[in-house]
Amino acid sequence: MNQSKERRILNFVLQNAVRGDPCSVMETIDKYCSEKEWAMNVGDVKGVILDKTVEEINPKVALELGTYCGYSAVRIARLLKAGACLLTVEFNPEFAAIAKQMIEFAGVQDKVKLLEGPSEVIIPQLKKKYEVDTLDFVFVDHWKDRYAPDTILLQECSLLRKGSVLLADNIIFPGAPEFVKYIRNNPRFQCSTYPSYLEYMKVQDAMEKAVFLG
Ligand SMILES: O=C(NC/C=C/[C@H]1O[C@@H](Sc2ccncc2)[C@H](O)[C@@H]1O)c1cc([N+](=O)[O-])cc(O)c1O
Ligand SMILES: [Mg+2]
Repeated sequence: MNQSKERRILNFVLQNAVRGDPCSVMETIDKYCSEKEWAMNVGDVKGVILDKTVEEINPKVALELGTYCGYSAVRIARLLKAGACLLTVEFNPEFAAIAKQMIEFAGVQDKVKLLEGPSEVIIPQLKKKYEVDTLDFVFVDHWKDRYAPDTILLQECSLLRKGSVLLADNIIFPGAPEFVKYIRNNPRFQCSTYPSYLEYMKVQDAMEKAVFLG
């Protein structure tokens, strides 16, 4: 049975990146995906917007929806201070297995908890099962039609507090129109848009930052 693209990306990292060096892992994934096979990692261009947002917030508890190969989990976790953690949610077992190895190779496994299952099941479990009080930061990068329902679910589960920050990928391409409509018309969120480019492509994309006002 031939290998998946995601398995090829992981193998390229295991063979070419420096173990325990998150930047080396990110650079190696970006090199592979810009030179060999495109993949839907947030990438090095939008990744800078993600970095700046994480550094500005300095979250103690962060959530990521859509782990994929673990690129953005490594990107976020490398910036977390001692005692801070990232919970990342992935429902595809193959991707979760690959991401787990990617996170461990990068050496950030002590800061990352990979939760396997769909967001609509995991989010309601965060308080009781995963001992979360509220979330300081949420990176939204999973199925685009889940962005809005999961933002509503986060509120219903009282996981957001005044000042919690959501950052959503792919607002332009592939786009998340229901989410954009929901969040920009919602007086409980202060929104700002960060125009950028689709990972590894000369295609316009953008990220949306939404601060929960409580
Ligand atoms: O489709 C995109 N992303 C969907 C991401 C999906 C990821 O999240 C889960 S779904 C899930 C469901 C429920 N709970 C957790 C994870 C999938 O198994 C995958 O790991 C996408 C597409 C493009 N593009 O150019 O086509 C560019 C991007 O940056 C993208 O993020
Ligand atoms: Mg994306």
